[in-house]
Amino acid sequence: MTATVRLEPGRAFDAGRRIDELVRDRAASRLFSRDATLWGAEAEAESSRRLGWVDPLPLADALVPELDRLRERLNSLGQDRVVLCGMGGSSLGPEVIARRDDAPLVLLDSTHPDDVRAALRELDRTVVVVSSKSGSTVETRSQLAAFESAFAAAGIDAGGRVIVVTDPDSALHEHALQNGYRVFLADPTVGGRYSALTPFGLVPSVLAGADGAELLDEARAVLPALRADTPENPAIALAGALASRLPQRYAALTFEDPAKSIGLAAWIEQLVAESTGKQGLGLLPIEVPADAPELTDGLPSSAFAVDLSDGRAGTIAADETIRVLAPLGAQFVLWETATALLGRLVGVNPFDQPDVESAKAAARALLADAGSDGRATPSLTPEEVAAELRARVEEHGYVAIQAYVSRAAGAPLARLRARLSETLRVPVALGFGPRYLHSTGQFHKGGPALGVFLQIVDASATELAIPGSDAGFGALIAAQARGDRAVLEGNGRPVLVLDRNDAEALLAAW
Ligand SMILES: O=P(O)(O)OC[C@H]1O[C@H](O)[C@H](O)[C@@H](O)[C@@H]1O
Repeated sequence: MTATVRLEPGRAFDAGRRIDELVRDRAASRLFSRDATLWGAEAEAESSRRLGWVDPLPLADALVPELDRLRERLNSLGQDRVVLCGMGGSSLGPEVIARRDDAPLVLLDSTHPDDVRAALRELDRTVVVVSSKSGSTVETRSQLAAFESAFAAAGIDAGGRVIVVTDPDSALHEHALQNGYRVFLADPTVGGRYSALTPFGLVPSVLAGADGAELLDEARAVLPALRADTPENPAIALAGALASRLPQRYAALTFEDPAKSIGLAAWIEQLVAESTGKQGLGLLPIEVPADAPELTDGLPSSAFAVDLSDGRAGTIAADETIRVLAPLGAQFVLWETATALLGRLVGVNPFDQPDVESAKAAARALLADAGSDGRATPSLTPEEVAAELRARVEEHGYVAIQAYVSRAAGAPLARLRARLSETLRVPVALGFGPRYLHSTGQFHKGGPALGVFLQIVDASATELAIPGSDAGFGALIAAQARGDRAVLEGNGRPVLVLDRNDAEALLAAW
C-alpha cells in the first residue's frame, strides 16, 4: 500500500525530546478519546466543547450524497454559479477543496465594495451559500443582506437561492427559518478552523462540483495512524518538528506546487496561527510562492520552510524544510491533530482566539462613531514608509502587509512583498483585510511582538450601501483597518499606513 502521509523533516529539526514528551503523555490517544485536560485547567472549559472534529466521518459520510443530489437538482434548474459568503474557518477550508478539484466556487470573504459588487453578478444562475458558525459575523451578515436586496431587485425569490450553514440556534439559523432558506446545521463542538470536513467545508465546495467522497476517503485512510502513541504517528512527528525550532524560528514559510497552488498554505495559516499565536507565543505560517526570495536567497534567522509541493518546487533549504506529502483529506486531519498537539507543547489553548474579538470590538465602536470622516485614515508618504521600515524592522522580526484593497488589486502587492523580503532579509506576510483578521490576525496581535505592520488602505473606493445599515461596505472596511490598527498599537506593535495608490511608488522608491 502506498503511504498516505510522508513527512520528511530536514536535519535541523531535532524533534526527539518533544516527540518523546507526546508519546510518554499518550497525548494522541487521549486527544482522540476527547480528553479535555490536555491543555491545562484554564483551557478546559473551552476544550471540552471543541473536540468534535476528531471523529468527522460519520456525519460527513451521510452529508456528501445529499449534497451531490442537491447539486444535480440546482444544475437542472440552471443554477450553476455557487457563491460562498463566509470568513476564516467558514471559507478557507471550502476554498481549498474547491480549488483542488477545479470546482468554480466564487468566494466572497471581503468587505471591499468592488469585491462585493463583483460577486453580485449573474444572479439568474447564482446560488449563495452563507456560512457562519456564530451566525453574527459582520462581514457575512452584510454580504447576505447585499444578496437579499440584489435578488429582490432582480425579482428573484431569495428563498430558493440562499443556503445557510450555521450552528443550531444561531441568529443566522433563526433568520434562515424566518425566510425559508435551506439550512445545513453544523456540530457546535467543532470550532471554525477545525471544520474543513464538516458542513462548513463540504456544502459550498461539493455544491460547486468538488468530489466530497474522495476527500473523506483520503482522511479515512490516515485517521488510524494519527491516534497512535508512537513516534511514527505523523501528527506527533509534525508537532514535534514544528515545536523544535521555537521560539527562535517562529515563521514557517509554507509553499505549494507552483503549477497548482490550491490555498492549502492559507488554510494552514489560519489553523496554526490562530491556534498558537497568543500570550506572546506561537508559530506563524506564512504562505509564500515557491520562488520567494526568503526561500531562494537563504532563510532568515527567524524562519524555516514547509514544502507542500510534492517535490515539484525543487529542493529548497533542505535542512530547514519539513516536507509534508499527503492528499488533501489527509492533510486536513494531519494538520488539525498536529496543531492541537502543538498547542500542548507550546503551552496555549489551541481552541480560543482572544485577540480577534478585540479588533472586532474596536471596528464596531469606530463604525458607530465614525460620522462623516468614517473613511479617513492618515497615511504616510512612500518615502516615509520606506524609511520607517528600514529603521524599525529587526533582524529577528517580520513584516506583515495588511491590504484592505480589492483582491483584484493584489498583483503589485505580491511584488512589494517579494521586494521587501529580498532587501530587509526577513519573512514578509501578505494578507488581505478583513480576510486575515480571521486568520493570522490573532498571531499578529497576540503572538511574539516581533512584527512591523504595513497597512494598505483604499480611500478612493466607490461606496456600496449595506442594506439595513447606516454604514456602507467602504466605511466598514475602513473601520476594520482602523480597529485592527488601534489594537496593534495598543499592544505596542508599530503600524505604518500607506494609501493603495502609493504602493507602486513605494516599490519604486525602495
Ligand atoms: O463562522 P463564523 O462564526 O462567522 O466565524 C468566522 C471566523 O470568525 C472569527 O474571526 C474567528 O476567529 C475565526 O476562527 C472564525 O473562523
